[in-house]
Amino acid sequence: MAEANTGAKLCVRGLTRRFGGLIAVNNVDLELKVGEVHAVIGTNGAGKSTLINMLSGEIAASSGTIALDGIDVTQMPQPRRARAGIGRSYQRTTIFPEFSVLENCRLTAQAQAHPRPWYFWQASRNCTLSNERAHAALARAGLTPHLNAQAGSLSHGAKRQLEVAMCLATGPQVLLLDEPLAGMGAEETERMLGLLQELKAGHAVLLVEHDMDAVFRIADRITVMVNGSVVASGTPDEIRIDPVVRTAYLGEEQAHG
Ligand SMILES: Nc1ncnc2c1ncn2[C@@H]1O[C@H](COP(=O)(O)OP(=O)(O)OP(=O)(O)O)[C@@H](O)[C@H]1O
Repeated sequence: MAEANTGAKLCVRGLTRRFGGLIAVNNVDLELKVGEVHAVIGTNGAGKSTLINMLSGEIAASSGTIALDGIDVTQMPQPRRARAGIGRSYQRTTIFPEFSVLENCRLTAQAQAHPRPWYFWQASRNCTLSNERAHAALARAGLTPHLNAQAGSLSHGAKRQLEVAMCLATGPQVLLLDEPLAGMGAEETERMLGLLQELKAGHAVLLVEHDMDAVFRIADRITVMVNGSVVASGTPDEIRIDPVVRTAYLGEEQAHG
């Protein structure tokens, strides 16, 4: 089913997920556009990860639609959705610590370029396309100096950069980033925010993040979730003064900041 063209890369309508009697995500509308970082914020258990998992295709929606470039992808399985251009990074670290930075990136690039399982028997270093994609993604993420380092030896911040690079190596148009700043120091946070700022030029970016200072600096649009529902959506300035958000989430101190 084709969706109305809203100019959005990803258009979400009435997305809902139930776990038994619990409605984890309730009737959410959302649009992601190339050139924008769209942050989704909310207290613990608000439904942010469930929302990302539905967008990436890792869990099924109970109802509602997800359209990529006007094409309904709601029923599309995760690997096909990734190949269609929806990439994601995870809250937990998903790198192979024993492998080099380049090898980690090559593997995700190869999974994208050659989705059939038997291609994994072919050494990814022999795959020209995977090599090119991995090198390009690592360059964008600022990790070229660490190509041959063992991934497990990287600093926490560099590991998160590698996860973004691994996502970029799949050639996504939509980037779903689940708490990319978690556990980062000030310098690492600045580096990641600089990267997101660059990436948004060519991608539609969804950012789930608890670091409110970073969110209000980087986001072009913020959607606020409480108990599975969207309570507000707007520019950072609109969200800062939204009375519902002030009481439900930010608290008076942050709202005045
Ligand atoms: N697989 C599951 N089975 C049952 N309930 C679940 C499942 N996954 C999530 N939930 C519930 O759905 C609600 C939303 O959880 P979710 O993890 O999406 O919230 P969140 O906003 O990402 O929280 P956090 O910021 O802590 O990561 C919570 O009440 C959670 O307990």
